[in-house]
Amino acid sequence: MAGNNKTTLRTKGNPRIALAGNPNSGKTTLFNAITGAHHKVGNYPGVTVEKREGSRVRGETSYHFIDLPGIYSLTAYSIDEVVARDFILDEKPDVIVDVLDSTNLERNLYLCLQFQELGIPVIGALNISDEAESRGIFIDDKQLTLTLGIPLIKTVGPKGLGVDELLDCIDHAGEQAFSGRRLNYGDEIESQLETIESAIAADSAFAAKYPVRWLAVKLIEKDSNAYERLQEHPQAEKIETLARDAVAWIEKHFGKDAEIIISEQRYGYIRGAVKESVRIIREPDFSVTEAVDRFIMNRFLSLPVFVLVLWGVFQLTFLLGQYPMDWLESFFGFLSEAILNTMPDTLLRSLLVDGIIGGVGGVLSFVPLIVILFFLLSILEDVGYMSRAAFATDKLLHSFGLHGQSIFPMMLGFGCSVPAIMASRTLKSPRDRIITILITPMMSCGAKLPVHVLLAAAFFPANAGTMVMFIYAIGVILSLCCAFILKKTVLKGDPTPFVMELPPYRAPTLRGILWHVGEKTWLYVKKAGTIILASAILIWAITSFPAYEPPPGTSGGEAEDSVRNVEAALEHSYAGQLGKFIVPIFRPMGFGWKLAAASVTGFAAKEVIVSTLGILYRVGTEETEESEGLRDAIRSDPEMNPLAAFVFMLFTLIIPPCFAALATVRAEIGWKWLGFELVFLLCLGWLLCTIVYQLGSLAGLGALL
Ligand SMILES: Nc1nc2c(ncn2[C@@H]2O[C@H](COP(=O)(O)OP(=O)(O)OP(=O)(O)O)[C@@H](O)[C@H]2O)c(=O)[nH]1
Ligand SMILES: [Mg+2]
Repeated sequence: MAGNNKTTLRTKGNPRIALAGNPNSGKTTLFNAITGAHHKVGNYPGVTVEKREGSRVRGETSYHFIDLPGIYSLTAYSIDEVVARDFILDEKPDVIVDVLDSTNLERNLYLCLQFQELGIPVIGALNISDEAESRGIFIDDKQLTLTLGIPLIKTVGPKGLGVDELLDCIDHAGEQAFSGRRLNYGDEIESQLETIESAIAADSAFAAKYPVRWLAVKLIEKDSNAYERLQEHPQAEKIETLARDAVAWIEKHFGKDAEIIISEQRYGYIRGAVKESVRIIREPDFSVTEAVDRFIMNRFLSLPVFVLVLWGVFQLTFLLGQYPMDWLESFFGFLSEAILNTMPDTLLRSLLVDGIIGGVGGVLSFVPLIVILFFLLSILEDVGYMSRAAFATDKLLHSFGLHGQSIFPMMLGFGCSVPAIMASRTLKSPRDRIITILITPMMSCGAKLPVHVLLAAAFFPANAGTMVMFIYAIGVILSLCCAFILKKTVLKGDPTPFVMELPPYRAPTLRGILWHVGEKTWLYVKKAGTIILASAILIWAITSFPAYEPPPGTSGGEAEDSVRNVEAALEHSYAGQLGKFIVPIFRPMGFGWKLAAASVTGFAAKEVIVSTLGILYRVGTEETEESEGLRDAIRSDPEMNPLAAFVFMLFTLIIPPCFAALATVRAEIGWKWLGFELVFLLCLGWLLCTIVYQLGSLAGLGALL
């Protein structure tokens, strides 16, 4: 057992240290401070949903740290909790650093007691100690160390305070005796535990694999996973009978559920320990969190406030993004013109201007918008608004058969579907989780935003912002309706109850936000320089070949002839032929062949839609009016009208997300659901868009809008 091992970790090579603890206690912040990583931190429970690894070298020791998702107990319900529990049980780290939220010590120590039953050295990091102190909570760490029998270090994650002491402590973790310091559940329960423990310990191979004490307690707690693990024991049946008899005896004796008795014993012990070592020097005079929550968490106001917050985020994105976006557009316009004026009319010039600048430049112009959107969404996450949003929308989501927690993936979906889909791991019911994953792509992501902005600006210049917001709102309403339908048909079941803590409001850490936004922007730019560049070149090539010979007498230089020739050349090209081949499927939605082609190329990544439109509408513009904007070019397409533009935005919103998001859907819920999602979204997109276009045309909206 670890307690008998007197070698220090420094001599043991590369120790593996798990950072575990309650959700939102600051594990990732501490992990980042120790290892220099920049993983996502947020002020709500469930930010980390998979384990992350990193290392720190000090002297000759390389410390291998593992940041785990937050858990309240070693009995796991949701997938992120299972990840944390399984890592601790199956991979057996050398040390567990239990990251404790000092402002919530009683609840956090509940898990700590369970860690102590594992026979692995435990160190407590009294994190968020700054906030505790400013709230007048003083923790006597020396006294608490004596009571709990584990070393405790005060830390402040964002400032990296206490990290060195923590590493020193890890060095000496192997020197302590742990077997004796465990909670005594009282004579009656202990005698039952003893019988079970000795029966489990009879098989030494099994006992080496699973901590005997922990398993015995979990069997009394009726943890189904513990019973599953017990099946590996050669005497599983006998021990299971022993455990069930013990549970029956305890429940009869105490007149309560065995799990409740165990948790009461733990809390009783914790209360005693906290009473001895925590002093609340003064009540805080004024709590910002309470004052703000009294207003925005008001029963009547919370939902309108939520809508207002989201509306504010998008309005601010457009308002602030407009200027730099225009500058970038002008810059690319200038660049095209410079090339047109200096280079001879060759294929290379066409590739540069029409293919690369028209395709990639169009996508890059939207970078400011993406930066601002991610920045604002990150602030909401960091300030602590996400949990409030979950409360505000809980009732509404419930009426659509969704779980209150589904709001996290949905809101993250406004940024990028990939992390949003992963975030649904925190949902406990598999059904709720599958539904949430299936509807998340309908939340319009950052990559779809450029498409909406482009078309809204081209066809609804007076109300572009409102139009984009309208599309976002349709995404939300559609996803709720789809959740409702799924819940009533393929995924029947009642929503599980919703319990969540509200973290205090915290000032966002600018460094963290900038890093996160910088990373997302870099990914966007990188995508523009790789996938989008490659597809732009490909699309340019299929729009430029085979070469087109204008009929004699029409190449005299007349502007009208020239436009006609360019159009004819496009239609003659492979892209044109392909577009015309597939256009019958898209016609009912009001799309011409160019929109049809852009919809298809958008399958890989939504940004490609903008670059395809950029190429299809820019090809040859140098021969007509000088550097006509893409917006104007689309608007002057005789096949386009405002209704078709609106339907195209709707179609982009609904059709399956990019390959990366689809791969995440597959990884999370498998091929079957991926297939379902693809068919579902394609059929829904086509049907709905056809209905809207046909009805809109009947009502004469095409011309009116
Ligand atoms: N004041 C203060 N805030 C902290 C401290 N450590 C973390 N935080 C904040 O607490 C919040 C949660 O931090 P995370 O590191 O994401 O917490 P986590 O334990 O990894 O959370 P999950 O991954 O959701 O389980 C963030 O807003 C952090 O900025 C601390 O020592 N002091
Ligand atoms: Mg985390």
